[in-house]
Amino acid sequence: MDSKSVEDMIEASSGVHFSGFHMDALEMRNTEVGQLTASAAEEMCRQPFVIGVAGGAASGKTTVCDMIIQQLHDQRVVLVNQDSFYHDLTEEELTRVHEYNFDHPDAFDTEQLLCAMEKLRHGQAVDIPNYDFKSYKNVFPARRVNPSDVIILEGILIFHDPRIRELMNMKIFVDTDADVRLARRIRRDIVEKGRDIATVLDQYSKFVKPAFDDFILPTKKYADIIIPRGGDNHVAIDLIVQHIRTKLGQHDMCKIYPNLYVIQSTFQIRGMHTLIRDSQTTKHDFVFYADRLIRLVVEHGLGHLPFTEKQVTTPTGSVYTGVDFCKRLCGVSVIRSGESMENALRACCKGMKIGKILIHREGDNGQQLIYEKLPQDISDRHVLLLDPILGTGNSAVQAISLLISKGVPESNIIFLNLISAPQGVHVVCKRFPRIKIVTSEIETGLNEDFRVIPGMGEFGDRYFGTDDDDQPVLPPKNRDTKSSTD
Ligand SMILES: Nc1ncnc2c1ncn2[C@@H]1O[C@H](COP(=O)(O)OP(=O)(O)O)[C@@H](O)[C@H]1O
Ligand SMILES: Nc1ccn([C@@H]2O[C@H](COP(=O)(O)O)[C@@H](O)[C@H]2O)c(=O)n1
Ligand SMILES: [Mg+2]
Repeated sequence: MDSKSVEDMIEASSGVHFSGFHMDALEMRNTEVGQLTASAAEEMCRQPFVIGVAGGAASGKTTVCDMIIQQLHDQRVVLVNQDSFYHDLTEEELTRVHEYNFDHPDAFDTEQLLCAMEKLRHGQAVDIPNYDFKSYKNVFPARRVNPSDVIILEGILIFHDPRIRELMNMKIFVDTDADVRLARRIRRDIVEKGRDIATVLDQYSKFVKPAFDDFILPTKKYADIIIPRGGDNHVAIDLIVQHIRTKLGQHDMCKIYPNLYVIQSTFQIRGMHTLIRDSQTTKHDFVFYADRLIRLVVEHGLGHLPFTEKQVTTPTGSVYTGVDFCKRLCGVSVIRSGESMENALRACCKGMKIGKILIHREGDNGQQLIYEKLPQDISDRHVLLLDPILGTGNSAVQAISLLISKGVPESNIIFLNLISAPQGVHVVCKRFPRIKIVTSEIETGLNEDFRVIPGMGEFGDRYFGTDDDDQPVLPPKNRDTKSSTD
């Protein structure tokens, strides 16, 4: 396997700030083409989105984090405060607490913070210390934090250590004027920490302000986003939340394979998948929901075709500037299950030419091309290759190789399917980096029989009603409620 190209892809993906996906290059190198292990595939999906929020003390970091968490209400989010990792003070330090610099990087146990983050990123729960600002000590019990989709790391010096910065997918700096920060700090330290004004001002001039200038402000350059006015800046917070949602919606596989497109998941799409994957679903419902999903994939695939600008005059006499569809295209279905996708393509593109390929599977790896009927001028066309399931990728490689041997440029091929196993995506994208794959869900992997899991069984048999089993007998309740129009 050409490990360099895979590493390059990983490099490229993390370089554009998606270090949230971090399959070790070594692990990838040891993994032969087509044998991406199920655990590696699962690992990909588990990586959380890590956001760092830095800024001066009392700039509004915690307030901004709370607002982000509130708006991401339907995601699993955890907040980790750098404050929790303050070193306990020794008895000697406690006697001279006013001489202690809580704003210096050395005041924090950064190794412990890194260790907790590593665990969370790898799906393990951690106990985060519970720091008490009054006694200057960790007090029990620690806070149990479970792994989540989003981790927000907040603290004055959270961008100081490069190892912590590297964990972050997004870095935010809350930028609030020094006088506002001081005013808020005075109020907070008196009300919440029970301190007097003289002590607060003394600490500020001795430690807080110099540390801000020497250690915190210099880290502003690492930020991707700088929020002036903190929690008052609703526009910035809305944009950040929107961006996080987009990144969470995007499947991690798309971050390594830029030519893989997974259609945006909605509850409707999840619902259709639930039905067609359910072994108890009747043939009628299977066909109905499979057709709906296929139509969505086909429409998405057509969106990747080139277009030319076109102006038309509307019945009101106004000019509408739009686009003209690409005319030189055709479909090619992989017999037999790919034929289930032909109607959707014909419904979208009037008079569409559709070729066919039959590939016979010999054992688990051997593939033999048995039959082909393709348009004569296929080399001049963009090709929509139709096959509902991408499993090992072996049939897809055969089909794409045939199209290329007929003169179709690799970049003119769009492979449409309903579900893709990571192994198949890896094989196809590695061999044909310029084709596009459009799918509606990425699977967990392949089982020992090279079948896609969780999968949906033999698609062709279920769609064309040629499976051996009789139609399932549904319990009365289901019989009443399950219908193609519900
Ligand atoms: N936009 C704001 N307007 C008024 N008070 C604020 C605002 N943002 C934060 N505060 C108050 O200022 C203090 C510090 O805010 P906080 O979010 O805890 O800052 P940080 O976490 O950066 O120290 C808190 O008492 C908070 O209630
Ligand atoms: N025992 C302590 C520990 C820390 N501080 C101050 O807290 C500030 C950091 O917390 P933010 O919520 O403002 O980020 C920092 O400026 C420390 O000086 C403290 O006063 N006492
Ligand atoms: Mg705070």
